[in-house]
Amino acid sequence: MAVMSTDLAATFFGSLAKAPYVSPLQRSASDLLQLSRSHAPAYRALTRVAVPAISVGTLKSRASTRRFTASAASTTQEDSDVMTKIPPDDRIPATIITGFLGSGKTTLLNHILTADHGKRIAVIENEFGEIDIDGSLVAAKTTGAEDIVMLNNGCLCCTVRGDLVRMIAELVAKKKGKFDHIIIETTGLANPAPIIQTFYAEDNVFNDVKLDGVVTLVDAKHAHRHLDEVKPKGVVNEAVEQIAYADRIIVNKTDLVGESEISSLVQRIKSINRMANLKRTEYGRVDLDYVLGIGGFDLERIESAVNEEGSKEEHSKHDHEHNHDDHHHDDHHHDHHHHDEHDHKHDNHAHDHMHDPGVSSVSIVCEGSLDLEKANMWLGTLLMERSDDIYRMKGLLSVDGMDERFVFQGVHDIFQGSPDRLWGSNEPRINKIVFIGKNLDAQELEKGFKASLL
Ligand SMILES: Nc1nc2c(ncn2[C@@H]2O[C@H](COP(=O)(O)OP(=O)(O)OP(=O)(O)O)[C@@H](O)[C@H]2O)c(=O)[nH]1
Repeated sequence: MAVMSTDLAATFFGSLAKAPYVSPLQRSASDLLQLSRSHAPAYRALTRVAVPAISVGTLKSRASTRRFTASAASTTQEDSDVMTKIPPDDRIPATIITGFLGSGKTTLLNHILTADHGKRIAVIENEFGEIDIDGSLVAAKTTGAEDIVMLNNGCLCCTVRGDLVRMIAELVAKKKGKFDHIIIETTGLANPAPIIQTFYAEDNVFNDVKLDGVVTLVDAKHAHRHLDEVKPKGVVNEAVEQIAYADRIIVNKTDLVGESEISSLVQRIKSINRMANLKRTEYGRVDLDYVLGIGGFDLERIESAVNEEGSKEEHSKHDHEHNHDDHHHDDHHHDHHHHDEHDHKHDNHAHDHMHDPGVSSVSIVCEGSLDLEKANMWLGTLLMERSDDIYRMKGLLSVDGMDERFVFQGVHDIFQGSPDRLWGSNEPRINKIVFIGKNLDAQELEKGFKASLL
């Protein structure tokens, strides 16, 4: 059993020397890693992110890497004991708050900081081209228990990633034990990906802090306009990206628009990201447990995200009528894929398959067991060829010969996988995968998956 799971993880990671079987995929994956090393720094993240996952021996003693030991363990008895449980993670959780300009990020932050939750929160603020305005706003409303750290030298997503790393490292070094949670408020123009990657790529951060989740604010009044904005080829639309990476979406400022406008926006958001939970708010007023303690990157919480219900909107205010078509009521026990199409239909490809050039979600739900080698090949190749386009993915797999479910999550080329609990004796072995990304071809993904089934 352990060998199976090791193989599955190892192949994805490419270069795990201890893997008992080297598939062509492994060779090509390690080639890629070597290639990337010689092309530093542009591809540095690729090699760096692989490190925690595969450094079984060297990093073992450090608490924060134990979970990764589980995911890529060697075949020794000692490690295989660890394999079936994902050990507790006592690193400090960090939440990223993102959202377009003026969507209500600071308002939400104030709500969090002034709420009665007993948590001590350190805040890292990043305002592009502004001096401390948000910082003083926040500071004025806090009870004094929190740390406010400002990061004003530019855009968090690109120029000051190093500063973010230093800042987190400093916070941890100086104040460890004095706070329970870190919140990072990004600028309205930030692409969350590099910020997310920071948590995996930088040992200074990774060892002490774990990413808890990405919360994205969406301005109910202006979001359509931002989402519609056509960018030059190759340039990302930040509003779309921010939604795509989210674990929690807050459609804010609902007091400013009517129900039908909100409903169509919600549909549009779900078509981009069907993994995130969604809530409508005024002035960012949400329950704190909706935004803190999310576990959006935790392997043990994969199930709720990949279940069809994962994208369910939480109706806190009222049970408004559902006039939108909810595709997610398909019978789960039948094979199907689901492609949430972005509502613009400028499909350049004339053929009939569902190929969305924008950012969308594709889910595969399919009963059966995967052939390990074929599954490795399929997912490994997909990651190598398409990791730029695959923003996030989560999955729960049934692998032939493995008594445990195999759970995984990924952000571009970061991949974490681990066996989790045993399949129940009468439990149907249903595979569930959700991809969020650009240019996803639902039929092709499903075809690749199905070809890996026994
Ligand atoms: N009507 C209404 N106004 C809101 C709501 N939430 C926030 N606002 C107001 O919208 C404005 C922008 O809110 P902020 O919280 O500063 O938004 P932000 O995302 O931090 O803005 P940037 O830092 O510029 O990106 C403020 O004047 C808020 O008081 C809401 O639900 N309804």
